[in-house]
Amino acid sequence: MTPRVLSIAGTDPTGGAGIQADLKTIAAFGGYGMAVVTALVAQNTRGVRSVHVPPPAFLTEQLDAVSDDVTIDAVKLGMLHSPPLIEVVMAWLERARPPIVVLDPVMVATSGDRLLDAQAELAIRRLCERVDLVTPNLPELAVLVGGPEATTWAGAVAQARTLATAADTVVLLKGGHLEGASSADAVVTADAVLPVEGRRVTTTTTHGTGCSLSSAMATLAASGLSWFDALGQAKEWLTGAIEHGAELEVGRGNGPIDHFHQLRQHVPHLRGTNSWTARAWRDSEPIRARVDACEFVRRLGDGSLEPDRFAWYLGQDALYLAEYAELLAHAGELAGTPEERAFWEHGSDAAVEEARLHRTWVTELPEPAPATRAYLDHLHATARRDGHEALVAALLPCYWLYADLGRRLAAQGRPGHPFGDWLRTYADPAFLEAAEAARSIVDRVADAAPPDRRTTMAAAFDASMRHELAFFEAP
Ligand SMILES: Nc1ncnc2c1ncn2[C@@H]1O[C@H](COP(=O)(O)OP(=O)(O)O)[C@@H](O)[C@H]1O
Ligand SMILES: Cc1ncc(COP(=O)(O)OP(=O)(O)O)c(N)n1
Repeated sequence: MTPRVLSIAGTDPTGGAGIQADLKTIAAFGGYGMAVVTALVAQNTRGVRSVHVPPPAFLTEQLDAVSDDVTIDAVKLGMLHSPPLIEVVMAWLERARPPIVVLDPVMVATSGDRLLDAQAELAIRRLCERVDLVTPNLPELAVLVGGPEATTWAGAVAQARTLATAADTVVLLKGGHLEGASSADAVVTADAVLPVEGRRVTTTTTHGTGCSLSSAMATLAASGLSWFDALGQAKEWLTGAIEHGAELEVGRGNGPIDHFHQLRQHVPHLRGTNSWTARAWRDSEPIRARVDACEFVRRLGDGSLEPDRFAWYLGQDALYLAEYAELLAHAGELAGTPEERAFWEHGSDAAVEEARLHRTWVTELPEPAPATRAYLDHLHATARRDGHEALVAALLPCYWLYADLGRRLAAQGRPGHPFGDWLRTYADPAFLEAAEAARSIVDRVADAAPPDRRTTMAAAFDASMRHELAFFEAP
């Protein structure tokens, strides 16, 4: 069943926090999102400008309009602004009795702007007693237990236990405001603490993390998960969403997270625009410009290249492809899935065949030129030293650069072009498809890799690009 989840919260017209973030999160977890607006907030990634609060009676009307018609599987409460609105929500909870209620006791935005009247804090404490899960950040937790803001994990856990006991509820303790390499959270009850580890991302795109986490918890709980299992899933997703936030390029302050970072890879017209490989490709632009400009490539394209230079190149390429095929087979051995293994194995067979064809065009195989040897040594060293992720990143430029060049140079392939056959091989739809599939694999590998591994992948990709350039400059 699709969980029907209602967010009762304020707005963020830039889409990063509040109701907009809640609806995106609910959708990202496969739920059906609904929204009742408590307050209209003129805010952006830099801060809050003003707040407009419709009359409490209108909040009642919105709430009843939903519950009179729709079965609600879970409710997430966000910005409730002031005592009159909190009273309306409490009365409605009594009437509608939704099975799961998660309260994000929103008080102050990251920008420092107040989103809750100071006199509403008592009402929020009372509300904590009526909900199934409370998700305060550390400043909010301190207000709820009437203590100083915790600066250590142990201090935060103690406060979360105090709140869980006093309100007889479950507390999701969020460690985002602590310092250190990890950003752990925990499910805390009066007598248990269940931590969930998470790595801290160095970024400023954290706007709306609290809103999103609480909506994810509501949706996952409505799907039947325990609080602990829900937190494990929500945190993994949230960390990825934080990591991909900067790619959205939204706003000049604390930008939003990317709620749909997992989905984006499957949207055909968007596929890859924000992916790891797309960034690596963009970063390699200066090298690719030099490949395009190099004499060998230009004259290969316009057909004016001397035949003996082309033959020399083919001989080197035959040497390269023979060992490249071995490295593709090795990537197959390291592959994480049967599909990936099959892809690299097929690529290896194709490279063996390509090397054989090249050899038929040259009278005898030459010694490897320094550029050929250096490129192959780099690939072997990457395989030996840096493992699967870096190896597939290092293997990708050969696919991608040739597909790109083949497609563009083949456009110049008039009838009788002396290198027309060669150009058409790399513009062949099957080769372009293989290059696209290699990209998708590398993106999947990069998405699953921790940040330090991705850095190693980027270095491996960049080095291969430079070796490709040297290879084209050698003849
Ligand atoms: N830089 C970060 N890297 C990874 N996770 C983070 C980071 N900042 C916050 N989080 C996570 O985002 C969620 C919200 O955390 P927090 O910042 O404490 O709350 P709020 O957004 O309500 O102020 C928590 O799961 C926290 O661990
Ligand atoms: C309307 C609205 N609700 C809540 C917040 C605070 O969101 P949060 O997830 O805590 O993220 P930050 O804004 O603190 O980064 C908000 N800004 N607006």
